[in-house]
Amino acid sequence: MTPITYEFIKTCKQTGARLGRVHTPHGSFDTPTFMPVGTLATVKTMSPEDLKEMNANIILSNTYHLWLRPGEDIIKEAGGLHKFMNWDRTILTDSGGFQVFSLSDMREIKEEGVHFRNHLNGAKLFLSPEKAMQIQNDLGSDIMMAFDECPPYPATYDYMKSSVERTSRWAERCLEAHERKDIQGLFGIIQGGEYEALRKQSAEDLVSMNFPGYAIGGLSVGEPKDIMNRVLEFTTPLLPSDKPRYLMGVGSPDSLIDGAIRGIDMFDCVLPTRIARNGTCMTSNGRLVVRNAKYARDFGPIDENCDCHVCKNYSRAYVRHLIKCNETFGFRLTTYHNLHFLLKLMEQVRTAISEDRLGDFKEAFFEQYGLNQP
Ligand SMILES: Nc1nc2cc3nc(NCCc4ccc(C(=O)O)cc4)[nH]c3cc2c(=O)[nH]1
Ligand SMILES: [Zn+2]
Repeated sequence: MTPITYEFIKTCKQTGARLGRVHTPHGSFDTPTFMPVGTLATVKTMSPEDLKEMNANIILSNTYHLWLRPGEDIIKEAGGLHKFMNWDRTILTDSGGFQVFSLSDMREIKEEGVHFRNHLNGAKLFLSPEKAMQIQNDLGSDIMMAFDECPPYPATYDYMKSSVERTSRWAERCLEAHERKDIQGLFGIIQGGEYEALRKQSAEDLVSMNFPGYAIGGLSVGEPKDIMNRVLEFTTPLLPSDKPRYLMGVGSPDSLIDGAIRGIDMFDCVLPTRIARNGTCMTSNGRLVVRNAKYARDFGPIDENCDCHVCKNYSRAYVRHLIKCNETFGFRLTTYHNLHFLLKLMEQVRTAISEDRLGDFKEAFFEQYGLNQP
């Protein structure tokens, strides 16, 4: 019995986006959905209570980071990541593939795995499909990601082809090493860059391995938005319609809407939480850099169309003051609002799908957010 099941509900007649529900050992969540990122076993400055209050039902954490600090052995001893961080809803862990390539230098990719340096102290490390699976198994995440290579953008066709073939072999090895198929789901990650033939090859390889869900990797790595959209248009149809589809590393409002329209069910990104910590907020009228001097005497809410407790109880002037003084509470306020904004956006996307009007919603949202229609 697979621990992760996808319940298809309906397709938006206007766009082809789909409404669904994913069932996991730690609860279910409606899709399309956004996953707040909790890299080091915390969504920075948010408590589990904050996350529940804003209706977050799944969060992401990172194999690579938790392996380095505190070590998966300590988390295993604590009873697993859910217990360790007091989060009893769903957890997805990324496999380390991307983190190794984005954080570490001196990496050497071999068939057996990747040799690289610890980005904290320079010590030599080795990560393989088997090691990535052992770490995730010890963390006890509900959804584990296969260990893959996320090639840089741009990459040559030849490089990408050999990378895709190795990532498929690594996916096979992850399945072999998967000890708890009864309680932990494992998603395959489709690579292939901007090349349709390679995305097809990667999808065929991984779909034949019968994973309970699939991620589209290798995107949101600096490619133009139209390339991402094109890759989605020819990749999502290659994936089974009865399993979740997860677009990795995507988190701007426009990309979430455009991804949902192209059949994506799950998204994650550090963007909302990272920009919050440098005083930038997402609002219905576009981005607002609340630390700017022009808000020093602005006693209105961050977003007058937002119903979150931050917008109900605190002013731009107060939030700006806290951010300027580097006060932790300021980062809590901007982070809470940004996550609430994206979770609310996904709720509006789901409602628009159920009412067959996601195209209209996109137009109105882009207009108000200040995104010129492509
Ligand atoms: N295993 C695996 N994981 C991935 C994570 C990713 N994350 C991204 N993009 C994140 C882009 C990103 C990075 C930082 C900020 C910020 O600091 O705001 C925003 C966006 N692309 C990604 C691709 C992969 C992938 O193929 N394989
Ligand atoms: Zn708000």
